[in-house]
Amino acid sequence: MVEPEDNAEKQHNSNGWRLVIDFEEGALKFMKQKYIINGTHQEIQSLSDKFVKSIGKPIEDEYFDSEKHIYCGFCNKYYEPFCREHPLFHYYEKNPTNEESTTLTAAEKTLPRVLSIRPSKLPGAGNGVFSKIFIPSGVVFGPYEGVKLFNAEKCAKEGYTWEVVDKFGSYFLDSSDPNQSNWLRYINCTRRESEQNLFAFQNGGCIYYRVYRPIRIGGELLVWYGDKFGFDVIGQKEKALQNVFHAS
Ligand SMILES: C[S@@+](CC[C@H](N)C(=O)[O-])C[C@H]1O[C@@H](n2cnc3c(N)ncnc32)[C@H](O)[C@@H]1O
Repeated sequence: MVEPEDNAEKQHNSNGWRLVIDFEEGALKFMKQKYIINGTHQEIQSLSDKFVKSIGKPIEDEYFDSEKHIYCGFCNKYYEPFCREHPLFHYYEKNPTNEESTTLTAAEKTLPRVLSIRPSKLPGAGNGVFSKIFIPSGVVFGPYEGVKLFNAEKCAKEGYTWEVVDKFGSYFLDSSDPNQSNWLRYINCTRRESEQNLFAFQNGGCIYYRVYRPIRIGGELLVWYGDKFGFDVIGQKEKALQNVFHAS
């Protein structure tokens, strides 16, 4: 994932690569500065040639390693470290709120300022997370935080736990407690493919959510929890089933 400013050119190169939002496609793109069209593309940051060239090595399915590779749902392929055609940008805010408020949970205090938590439109789903801005595909949120458990039966609440798989086996990240987790715990599950705009993936032992379909202003962020959770989700590819949300 591109980290904010990490790969910026030290010296400004006017012909160099840029990470841009392509508003026609609603997606992030790597683009040479000379092709940027005012009004269609919004520059996010400069990138070095070396960095752009190092992105997007295709990986055969049998060599997939979640420590080093990320699956691209558009190309249906694994890449090291991620797809060059569909780049990823890690969006986070260190301390989005300086609120002293004791009414906010620790998880709520981590919510980026461009998002809000309020009652979901999904029947019976409780709260959900909504966007105050347009978010293009390729933006990555996370990592998901929670209490690390080795026994799934110890998860305090149903539907708040991701299973992380590593070479030693697997463990669970339980975000039932809003004082031991972050804002991602408030994101609800899609019921139909057409509602899904986030896609969960594991990288370097962490769970992230990438924007898979652009999110309009006022849109609810919805992730697919995986078929273990029991929702009727259609159209998912086999490779997406690297992680599953744990139902109990
Ligand atoms: C990770 S939490 C999401 C945040 C939760 N809505 C809240 O207010 O804390 C998962 C829980 O939200 C509810 N939920 C998520 N998606 C749902 C859906 N599509 N329909 C009904 N309930 C849903 C279920 O109770 C589930 O256990």
